[in-house]
Amino acid sequence: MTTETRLRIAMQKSGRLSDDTQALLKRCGLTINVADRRLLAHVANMPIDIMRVRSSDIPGLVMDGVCDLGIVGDNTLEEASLKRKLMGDKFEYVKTTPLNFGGCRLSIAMPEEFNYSSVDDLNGLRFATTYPQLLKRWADEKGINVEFCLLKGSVEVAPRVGLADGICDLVSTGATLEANGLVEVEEVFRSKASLIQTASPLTAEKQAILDTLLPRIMGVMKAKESKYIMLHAPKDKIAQVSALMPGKETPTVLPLAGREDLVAVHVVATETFFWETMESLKALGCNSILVMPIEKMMG
Ligand SMILES: Nc1ncnc2c1ncn2[C@@H]1O[C@H](COP(=O)(O)OP(=O)(O)OP(=O)(O)O)[C@@H](O)[C@H]1O
Ligand SMILES: O=P(O)(O)OC[C@H]1O[C@H](OP(=O)(O)OP(=O)(O)O)[C@H](O)[C@@H]1O
Ligand SMILES: [Mg+2]
Repeated sequence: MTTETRLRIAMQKSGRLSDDTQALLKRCGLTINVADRRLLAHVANMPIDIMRVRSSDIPGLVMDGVCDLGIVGDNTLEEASLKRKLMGDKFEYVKTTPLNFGGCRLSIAMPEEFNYSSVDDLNGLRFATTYPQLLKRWADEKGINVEFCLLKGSVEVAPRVGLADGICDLVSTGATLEANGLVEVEEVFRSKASLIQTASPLTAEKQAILDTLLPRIMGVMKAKESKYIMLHAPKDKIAQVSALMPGKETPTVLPLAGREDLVAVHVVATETFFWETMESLKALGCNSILVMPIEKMMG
């Protein structure tokens, strides 16, 4: 098979998204050997090639049609799209599906000693950032002027060394900000990873591969949030038990040998199953409550 008929997917080579991306593709049944130093890895069991690159290169590779698909953070994607539009380069893409990892926010943070009360306090200040386009768009929306200096990493150090008044960088736990004496004051952009597709139509062969891959991706994501619940419930409490299940599907109710008062209930809960729900089930008289992970789902 020539490379023309193989679907080419760009993913981050190493960093915050690479483990989750690799795990997703693996759970979709793709056999990839990324242990070696090859940057274009053939999937052994499907007509797919995986191109392992810097995440900042992924939007351009997809927008230029070098790769058919890419897995990248919305922050990187939107920044690249705005920049390419400005430069007159191709900036179109199709967001095939949002993914359930890589969640973070792009925020403005100021030194602890900065007396912040409103967005107007940021007018005319200089920010260190990797995302000048997203910062500028936000500042325009807020009606303020900001300056920026471009840093690709260790952005949090900039105010302390006099490079900038504040920063505009990614935050998830907030630990990096705290460690560097910074306080988050405004959220500029909320992000997670997405599967994106080139804007030009795929060949029939590539489309057929995507039509197989996409339901698998959806199935893996759905399975990750879903749990298979098994429990013993008082026969007269089935309706209450069923109502407690988060995102429940129709439960299966089975008789229990030698028990007239109890039944076994099996159900797929498609949302996060909390300890509190288990405690409520127990309070209804349920026992032997088992919550099990689901590996794959379809239909
Ligand atoms: N602290 C974080 N928590 C969660 N997700 C994050 C965090 N930092 C970054 N991300 C997400 O992961 C993506 C990749 O971040 P990472 O730091 O691994 O690479 P990078 O330095 O931004 O890019 P490159 O791969 O081009 O070197 C970011 O674009 C963002 O979407
Ligand atoms: O809120 P936190 O959980 O502390 O995460 C935020 C940090 O994570 C990212 O950097 P990363 O660790 O990816 O380093 P990098 O600058 O080398 O990309 C981001 O640029 C912040 O510095
Ligand atoms: Mg980073």
